[in-house]
Amino acid sequence: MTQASDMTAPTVLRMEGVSKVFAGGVTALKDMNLTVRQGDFISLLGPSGCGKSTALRLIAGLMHPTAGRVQWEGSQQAGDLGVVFQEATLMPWATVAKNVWLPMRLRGVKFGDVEAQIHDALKMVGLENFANSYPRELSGGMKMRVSIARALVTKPRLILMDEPFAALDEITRNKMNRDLMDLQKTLNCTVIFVTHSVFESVFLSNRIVVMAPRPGRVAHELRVDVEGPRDEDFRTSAEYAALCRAASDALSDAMGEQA
Ligand SMILES: Nc1ncnc2c1ncn2[C@@H]1O[C@H](COP(=O)(O)OP(=O)(O)OP(=O)(O)O)[C@@H](O)[C@H]1O
Repeated sequence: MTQASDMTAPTVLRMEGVSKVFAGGVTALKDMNLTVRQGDFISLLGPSGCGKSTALRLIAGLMHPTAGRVQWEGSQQAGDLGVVFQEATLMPWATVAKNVWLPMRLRGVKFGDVEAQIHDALKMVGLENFANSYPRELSGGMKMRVSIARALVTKPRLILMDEPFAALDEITRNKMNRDLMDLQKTLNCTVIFVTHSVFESVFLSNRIVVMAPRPGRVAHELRVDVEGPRDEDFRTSAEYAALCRAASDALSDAMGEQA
């Protein structure tokens, strides 16, 4: 099985000359261009303050660009976008299944009408037996799985993930990385993933967009075209080490560009 960039895949969205200047004059993002294709797993990699979260919020439509535009291919439907944040942000008073229902509930869909869909989403993240549990009964990794199920339940065209595994211990994080990789391959979904971690970005992505701060901007883009499965053997391979080195060099270069 390969995980390579497919330049012929249909476009999901384009960022064209997107800039964001906040009141007070901070240029959080300057002239970002990005074409996102079906099946891409794109990591936005960069130091604190380089505009990664701003780029995600602009793509999510949670704020508007000061210049440029974010253009979806085809008309955008409700449920086209799934978002996973660093915190699982679950409702403590609701069961796992009711938490996963949230994006549909907000659109007025009844629980009983989508119970099977909710069960499928929970199955995808390995939590089908926890539908009636409450968040307090779950580990940090399981809470994050619920958050991922909630993002997947509408079968979105694009999933945005903002450092979803940053708060997890390393073993859980590695397991979540492997499971996310498998899920992404199975569903052929499109993901934009914010991370500070070179290792995580190389393990997961077919494209790494390296960003630089002040002003936030794209400094480099690396392709990670890997033949063979991304498993623990890949994580300990010379190929992985070389790719991490290349991403690390690109990151150092981007940070050096601040001066
Ligand atoms: N609402 C806001 N008002 C003013 N400035 C902001 C606002 N949001 C972000 N910024 C500034 O814009 C810049 C980019 O912020 P952003 O959160 O996008 O960076 P980031 O790369 O996601 O950082 P981190 O990795 O720490 O989350 C920073 O200098 C930040 O202080």
